[in-house]
Amino acid sequence: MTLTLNNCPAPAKLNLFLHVTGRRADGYHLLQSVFQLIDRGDVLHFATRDDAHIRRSTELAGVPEESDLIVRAAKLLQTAAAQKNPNKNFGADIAIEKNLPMGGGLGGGSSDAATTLLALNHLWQVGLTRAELMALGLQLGADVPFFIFGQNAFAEGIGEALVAVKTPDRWFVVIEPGVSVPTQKIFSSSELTRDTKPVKISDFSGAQDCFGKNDLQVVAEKLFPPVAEAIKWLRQYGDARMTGSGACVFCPFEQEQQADAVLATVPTHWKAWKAKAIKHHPLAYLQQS
Ligand SMILES: C[C@@](CO)(OP(=O)(O)O)[C@H](O)COP(=O)(O)OP(=O)(O)OC[C@H]1O[C@@H](n2ccc(N)nc2=O)[C@H](O)[C@@H]1O
Ligand SMILES: Nc1ncnc2c1ncn2[C@@H]1O[C@H](COP(=O)(O)OP(=O)(O)O)[C@@H](O)[C@H]1O
Repeated sequence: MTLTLNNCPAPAKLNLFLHVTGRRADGYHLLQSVFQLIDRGDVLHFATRDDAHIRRSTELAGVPEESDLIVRAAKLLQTAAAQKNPNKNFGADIAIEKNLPMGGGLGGGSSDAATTLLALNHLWQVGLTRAELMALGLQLGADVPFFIFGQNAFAEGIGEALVAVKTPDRWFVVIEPGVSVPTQKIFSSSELTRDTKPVKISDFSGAQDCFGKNDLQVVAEKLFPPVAEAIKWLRQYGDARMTGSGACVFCPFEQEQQADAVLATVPTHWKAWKAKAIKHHPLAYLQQS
């Protein structure tokens, strides 16, 4: 019997600040960041199959099926499901409406992977706990556990050590500068500073501005001039900065009307939109523990 779960949101994140505090022996960087969920993202549709095939039913330009994080997430969970229940075939057809830019620092691919793990854990009745899904997600990328965690979070480690944090209700204007930034290119730069002094979560709590800075921004601005241009333009209106490793830049506003007013003046060569801060992942209800 085919079971379906349609219109599953994969929300984007903004890194309100992102400090690089060190580097691990394996080359991965130690970070401190606050991850903020927003009400804009991709949308995924799932239908189970009983022949053990995982199929992507929509194309994703430039991303072959075998490297698509959605397909990779489904296959990872399929292995775990088969170990728990060897007599059953776990398959799925997955379609995506891609709204988030790739290489945008909005965590689109990671959020797609997290939504896939949450939805298929439910549809296939695998019964993995939230912690188990987060551990699987970490195999796909440092950002994936956050989206499974399901709440805004202060992140440490390589981004996987998470503590829930309260963030203000507000609106963001986000500009897509029209370039795709490969995360690895920013982290491997010799110009990246890796020694920002660690902060405590209590330093952030209650801060109305975005707090701190994004250490990856200096490098991205040098390598990708459109990122610098977008930040310079948006800074006229507030504490604008880059999210993640870029390319997108954002500025917070207390009122929706303020965001609308700024949006109306964004130069037409950039794609720009507004988004609202949300407190929980929209699929958090699927995961009890
Ligand atoms: C920078 C951040 C901030 O949220 O987001 P994005 O800009 O990608 O959205 C994340 O740390 C990115 O997470 P994610 O995109 O999942 O990264 P991964 O696939 O695990 O790693 C991509 C590459 O980035 C580098 N990397 C990533 C995370 C980290 N803490 N240290 C690193 O050095 C590694 O070189 C790795 O090869
Ligand atoms: N489902 C997916 N959606 C987006 N990107 C994907 C996906 N699967 C694999 N990728 C690869 O991951 C890279 C990073 O994508 P994305 O997560 O959107 O950006 P960022 O890490 O900057 O937030 C893309 O450039 C693409 O090559």
